[in-house]
Amino acid sequence: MTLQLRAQPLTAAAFAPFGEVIETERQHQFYINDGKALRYHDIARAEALGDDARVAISLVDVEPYTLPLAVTLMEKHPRGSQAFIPLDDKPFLILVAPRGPAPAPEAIQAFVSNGRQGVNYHTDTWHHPVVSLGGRQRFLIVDRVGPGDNCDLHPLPPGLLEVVNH
Ligand SMILES: NC(=O)N[C@@H](O)C(=O)O
Ligand code: NI
Repeated sequence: MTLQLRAQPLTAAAFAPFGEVIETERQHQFYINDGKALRYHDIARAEALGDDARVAISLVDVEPYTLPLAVTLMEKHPRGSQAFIPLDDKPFLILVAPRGPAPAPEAIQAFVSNGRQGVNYHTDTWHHPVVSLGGRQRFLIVDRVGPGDNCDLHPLPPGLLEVVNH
């Protein structure tokens, strides 16, 4: 029997246990550059743990996924945070579970970004690899680079869990 997961709209409050939502709503904002620009300040915290680690900015070009999405892998980064910011205004799916031991399927929560919201996963938060919906999409990534393994994988058997809507 496959457990079916329905994605909920991404909100800062619901996502708070897992990280920050990168969006313009409800932020500390102020004008800069003689009033020509509005800065949404200090929205999320990037973390890079360990000697010789640093925060890096990357891009990724993601092929579209279709629903239902069979969930066969969750991962986490014990040495740093990881942010995905969509660049092509398309929705994307976010699956997360709390820090700690490998998540039970029931502990996994699904959210969908409206395409103008990014996410910053806190260090060591379980998540699914980035899933673009509604077409191929580029994302800005802000995460840790440095020595040591920074990706713990947790495979799930096929047929256990799927996301059915967004
Ligand atoms: N490794 C990488 O760049 N991406 C994954 O960690 C992911 O969360 O998609
Ligand atoms: Ni990741």
